[in-house]
Amino acid sequence: MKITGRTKLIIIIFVFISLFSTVYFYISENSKYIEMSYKTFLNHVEEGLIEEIKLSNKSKFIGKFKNGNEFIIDNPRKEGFKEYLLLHDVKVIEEEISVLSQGIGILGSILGIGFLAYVVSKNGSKQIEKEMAYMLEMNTENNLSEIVTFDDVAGNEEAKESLRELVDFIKNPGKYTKYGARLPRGILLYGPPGTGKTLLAKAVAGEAKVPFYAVSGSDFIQVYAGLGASRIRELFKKAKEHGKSVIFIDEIDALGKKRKGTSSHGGSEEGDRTLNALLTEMSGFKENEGIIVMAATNRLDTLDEALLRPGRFDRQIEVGLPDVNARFAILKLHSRNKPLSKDVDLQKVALETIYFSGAKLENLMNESAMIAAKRRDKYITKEHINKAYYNILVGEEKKDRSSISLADKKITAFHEAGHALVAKKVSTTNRVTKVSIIPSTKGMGGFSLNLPPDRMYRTKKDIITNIKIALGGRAAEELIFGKENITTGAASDLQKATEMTISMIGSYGMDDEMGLVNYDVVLNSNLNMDVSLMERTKEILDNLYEETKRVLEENIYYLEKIANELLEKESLEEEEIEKILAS
Ligand SMILES: Nc1ncnc2c1ncn2[C@@H]1O[C@H](COP(=O)(O)OP(=O)(O)OP(=O)(O)O)[C@@H](O)[C@H]1O
Ligand SMILES: [Zn+2]
Repeated sequence: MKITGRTKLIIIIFVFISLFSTVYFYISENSKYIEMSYKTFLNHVEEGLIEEIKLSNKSKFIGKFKNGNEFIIDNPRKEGFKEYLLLHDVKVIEEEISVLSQGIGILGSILGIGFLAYVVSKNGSKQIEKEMAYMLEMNTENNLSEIVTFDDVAGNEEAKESLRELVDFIKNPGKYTKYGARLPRGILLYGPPGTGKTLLAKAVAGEAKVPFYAVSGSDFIQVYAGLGASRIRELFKKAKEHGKSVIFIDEIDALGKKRKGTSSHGGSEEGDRTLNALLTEMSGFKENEGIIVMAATNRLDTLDEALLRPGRFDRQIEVGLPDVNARFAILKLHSRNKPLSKDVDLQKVALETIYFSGAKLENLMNESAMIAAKRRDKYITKEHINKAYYNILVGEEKKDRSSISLADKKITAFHEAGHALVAKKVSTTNRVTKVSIIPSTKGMGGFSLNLPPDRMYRTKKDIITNIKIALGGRAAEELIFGKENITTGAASDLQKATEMTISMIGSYGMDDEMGLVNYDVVLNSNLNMDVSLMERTKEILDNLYEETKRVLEENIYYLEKIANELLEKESLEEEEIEKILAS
């Protein structure tokens, strides 16, 4: 149970009051009396010194000497005690007041605790009420006045394309179910922060003209036990009552962290419970209901696999950082309502904002507007934008990639151009669908996407081709910048190349020298392993690296052309690459 600061204070006060009342009555009763042992008391009774006794059922009771002094003794709780006193001429008063005074202490405690319980429960239900109210509020995001459409999202063309299909699913589920097509249930958007994932989800709802219900995974971490799960159920209930809708769960990684080892580790228990409720609800609605669950995360790799299984978030869409064209589009979009001076060249701003996310570009334009407003200038000028740009970069940690140096950019461009060119030159069936120097979410640096032809078996030649493609990045670096200036950027390429080489000769029996021996078996059977596998791997890799370098040398014109165009445009599509190669 969550206890607020105010409640804590009230608890302390009441514990104090009830303790105090008990202690007070105890002390005030006892301090003014003469303490006396029972035996002495009996002597005094025999001697006729005692005037009266106030009998009670307390552990101690009090009496009065004939001289007026009062005393206190232990209650012997003996049958016939009263008669004994009466026989010795002692006045006996059955004390009601004493019971009462003792009772007050207890009563105080009871009242205190009772009141306290009341306050806590009242407060608790207030908290629950608040959270329930929050849940209801989620609807209000679906305000008609702020309907988002795909026009409000610039760039992200691939993501928008696959989401357009989804909009059609929501609008006409019948069209698809008629053919027995299964509607997607969960769509996961992943990518760096601020790239427009939330915006895209809202746009899906806006385009399909259905309500948008949004929650964030992090909201569920600190709630009353069980409330997270009931909130999820409530959310789905509401969506179902409405019919078609988009449910959006931001930061889903907060709920569905990969569990390490046993199930109780990793992620909170409450997170687990909430996640289970979510999965249950997701499998609970019918496919043609037109309810789509969308979720977003910055970290696909930390997600619990249970979330990615078929029937759950089985559609994953990458939402990456914008390239220069997308940045230009985003900048244009966010200066729609702003008075820009004629000296502002947004194309140039786009060129200078490599590694900026959409949110950061929006921030840049907003900051520029603020500066202009503060100075009461008529227009937002180049100078304002420069100042804002500087403010944003300074306000960020140095490691942020937006301040990456031109030298790094150049290295990345040649490295990626190397991969792409080798892919195209060593095999005619390879396609390179995209090269980019914008980091993908999966790795640092840029990336080069090559599609090997789809076949069930891989030949030795295929494997050698892939090894050469992997080595192409490092080979280009060496060729252009010299042996001394090769970088750490090739680490994962080398890992891949080594793995492929070892399996080629050690598992697939594709090397004459190593023969058909499977070295996994040799390793497992404790036979003495010689170093020949290692030596042969090195020999093959070295040879393939030399061959790769030769390919690049022969095509250095294209290497430079691709790299330079990458530096300018940051990413190249398949047609653009083909065009360069045809020149
Ligand atoms: N592609 C884009 N086009 C236009 N505006 C964008 C784009 N990407 C981001 N923005 C701007 O950045 C803001 C924040 O984007 P959004 O919240 O959708 O990012 P996100 O990917 O969900 O981020 P996070 O991972 O931090 O939740 C948007 O409201 C919008 O103003
Ligand atoms: Zn590489």
